[in-house]
Amino acid sequence: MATLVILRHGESVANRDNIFTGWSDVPLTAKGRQQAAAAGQLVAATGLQFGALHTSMLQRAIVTSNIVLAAIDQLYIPEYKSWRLNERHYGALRGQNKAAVKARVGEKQIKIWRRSFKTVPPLLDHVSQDRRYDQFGPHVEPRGESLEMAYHRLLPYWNDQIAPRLLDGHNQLVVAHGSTLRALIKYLDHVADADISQVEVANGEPIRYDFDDRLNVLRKQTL
Ligand SMILES: O=C(O)[C@H](O)COP(=O)(O)O
Repeated sequence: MATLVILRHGESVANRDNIFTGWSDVPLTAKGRQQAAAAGQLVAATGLQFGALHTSMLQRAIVTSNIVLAAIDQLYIPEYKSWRLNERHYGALRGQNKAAVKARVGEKQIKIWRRSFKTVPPLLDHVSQDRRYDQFGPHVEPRGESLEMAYHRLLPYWNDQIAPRLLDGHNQLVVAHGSTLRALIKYLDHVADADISQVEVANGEPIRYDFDDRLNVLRKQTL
């Protein structure tokens, strides 16, 4: 039996300013750092010892994870960063103000772009060619993703890097993003495609999953 704790990063400057973010690499606000520290205290109170930390290649998640590891006095554990844990890529919506887009396209359309499983947002004309992804080959950076596409690029990471460690009995900590964690919750909780639009993950709110030795969920709890 092992435990997984998942955590969305603290408030970013884009969250504060209501901007579509996705793979844009934006920093935490002061409030976001406080949320990360508070989340760290909640995780510390569990007394859990983690075998590894998994996070994305985006600073809002990386910095949150550093703050949490310091709070739980486990800065020494292995830390893995993967583009597969990056936020869902918001395509051509990224950088745009959500309220302004809503005023332009209407509430129904923006809800579909933000919360449906299968709808792909308007795509970028070209990939950004961010050099941090060069080492993984040319097809890693998308021009935009549906939640379904993010789900399918996340799952290999779960299967190869997280699930085996849990099956070996080692607790795992995942610090990632709203939509990649919604995708993981969809997988773990068997949420139907149509129902995933109801699932929200708040900044800095740790969620704990306890598993049996075959990785069935025994208990889920928001800390
Ligand atoms: O990428 C973003 O803009 C946020 O991290 C998540 O935004 P959403 O709640 O609009 O999907």
